[in-house]
Amino acid sequence: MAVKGLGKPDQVYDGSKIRVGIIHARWNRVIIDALVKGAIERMASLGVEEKNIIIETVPGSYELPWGTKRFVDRQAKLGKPLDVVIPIGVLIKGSTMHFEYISDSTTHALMSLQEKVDMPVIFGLLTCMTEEQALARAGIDEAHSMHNHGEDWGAAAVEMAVKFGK
Ligand SMILES: O=Nc1c(NC[C@H](O)[C@H](O)[C@H](O)CO)[nH]c(=O)[nH]c1=O
Repeated sequence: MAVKGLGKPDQVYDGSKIRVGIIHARWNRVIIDALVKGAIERMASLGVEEKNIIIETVPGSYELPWGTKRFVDRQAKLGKPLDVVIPIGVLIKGSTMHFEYISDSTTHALMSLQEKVDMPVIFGLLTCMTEEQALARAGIDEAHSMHNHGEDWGAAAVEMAVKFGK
């Protein structure tokens, strides 16, 4: 019996009226693109319209918190406020402590960002010890050993925006 992983949603949420921002880092781009694609496809399957998915990018995961804050503010200033935002980054452990410091600081910053932007900020940061782990969680490893985590993030975004929207 599978124990780990996301349980089934308590209902199917209608995403047809929400606006979603995806802001992604450009490090580890092949993995990023697969995660973004998975999130978009899952949201489309839940009724989110293509015109209501706005995409922005930042250089790396460390820039996600500040970039997300500015992205949300700017969409509001344009008169097209977002209902939820999905920052996406892929951190892969290297030979230094860089990975640990960025993973920890960015995670805390994204968590506390929710109160500042007053909307759900979905946690789309993959923190992997190896490239293989990251490929698997984006659903693009050779063995296709795991599903694409981007799909879970898309589903979480729709549920949080619909269930807890303003
Ligand atoms: O180092 N590895 C990574 C990384 N470093 C860059 C960092 O996020 C930032 O852009 C620069 O330090 C400039 O501020 N950014 C990632 O998204 N993934 C990594 O695996």
